[in-house]
Amino acid sequence: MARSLGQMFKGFLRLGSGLTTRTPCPPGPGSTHRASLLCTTAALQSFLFPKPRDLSLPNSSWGPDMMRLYEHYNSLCEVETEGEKQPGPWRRLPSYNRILKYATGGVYLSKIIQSKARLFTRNIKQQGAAFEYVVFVNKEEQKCVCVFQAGHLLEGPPGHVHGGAIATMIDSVAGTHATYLSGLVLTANLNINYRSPISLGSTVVLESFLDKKEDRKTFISCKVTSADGSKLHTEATALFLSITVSNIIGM
Ligand SMILES: CCCCCCCC(=O)SCCNC(=O)CCNC(=O)[C@H](O)C(C)(C)COP(=O)(O)OP(=O)(O)OC[C@H]1O[C@@H](n2cnc3c(N)ncnc32)[C@H](O)[C@@H]1OP(=O)(O)O
Repeated sequence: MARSLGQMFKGFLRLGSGLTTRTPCPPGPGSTHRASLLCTTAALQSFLFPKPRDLSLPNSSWGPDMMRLYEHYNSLCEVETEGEKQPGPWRRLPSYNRILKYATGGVYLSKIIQSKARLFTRNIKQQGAAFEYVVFVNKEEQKCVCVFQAGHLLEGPPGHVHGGAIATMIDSVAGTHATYLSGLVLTANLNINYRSPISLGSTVVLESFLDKKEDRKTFISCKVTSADGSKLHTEATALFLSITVSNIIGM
């Protein structure tokens, strides 16, 4: 690991020297050597660590149900009291196509683990083709809500969403919820009852509830309903076990 870190550091220096000569940095009036050095460093940083795209924000593929529900929960993330904006009961969780890459200090760790690794639910670039979703969490109610629009690449039975894709979303939402409540966890058990099929292209709502916590165990239940809440599509229960970082790296 130390050797790989050393190699990465050398690569970083090589890239840095290349950028110093190539990055345009307009010298303003009274610019100093220090200012231009700062400018180069900033350019270098944004080149090496580009701002990740938050994939939980709306894009042009989102349909009216997806937008309506997003706007509803998003409006509950901030409340106005006496003319001042305060955090509301809900919080939107940003989402990226890699977990470790954007975690603080996780850049090197992620490269060491696997540079080509991408989060399963976020690895199809074409907007609207697969998993379009946003997760909100309510700390007080210990509840999570996910608004999910299922794209055409998730087909199982003709015109309907694949059961594995539904399971993926349940595992992701319940897993995100368990992580939010208990830190690093792995799914130990997931039980799913499929009650009614989900049409491809439709928007559904996943609600995740904390059932109980016992030592390392976090028990979550989850249901999937239609956008207006009138139809139950899927129900699930899950057990997550708390683990340590070494559990993952030593896997
Ligand atoms: C943003 C993205 C979020 C994504 C979330 C997605 C989450 C995932 O998909 S994780 C990937 C799928 N899961 C896995 O690969 C996990 C594979 N399994 C494992 O690594 C291990 O079995 C693991 C870590 C779950 C448990 O192992 P370990 O830490 O040794 O626990 P172990 O000692 O066997 O059991 C601890 C307790 O849990 C119970 N337990 C363990 N597994 C189960 C199970 N499947 N069902 C019921 N109880 C269980 C045991 O009975 C024991 O109970 P008690 O303490 O009362 O005796």
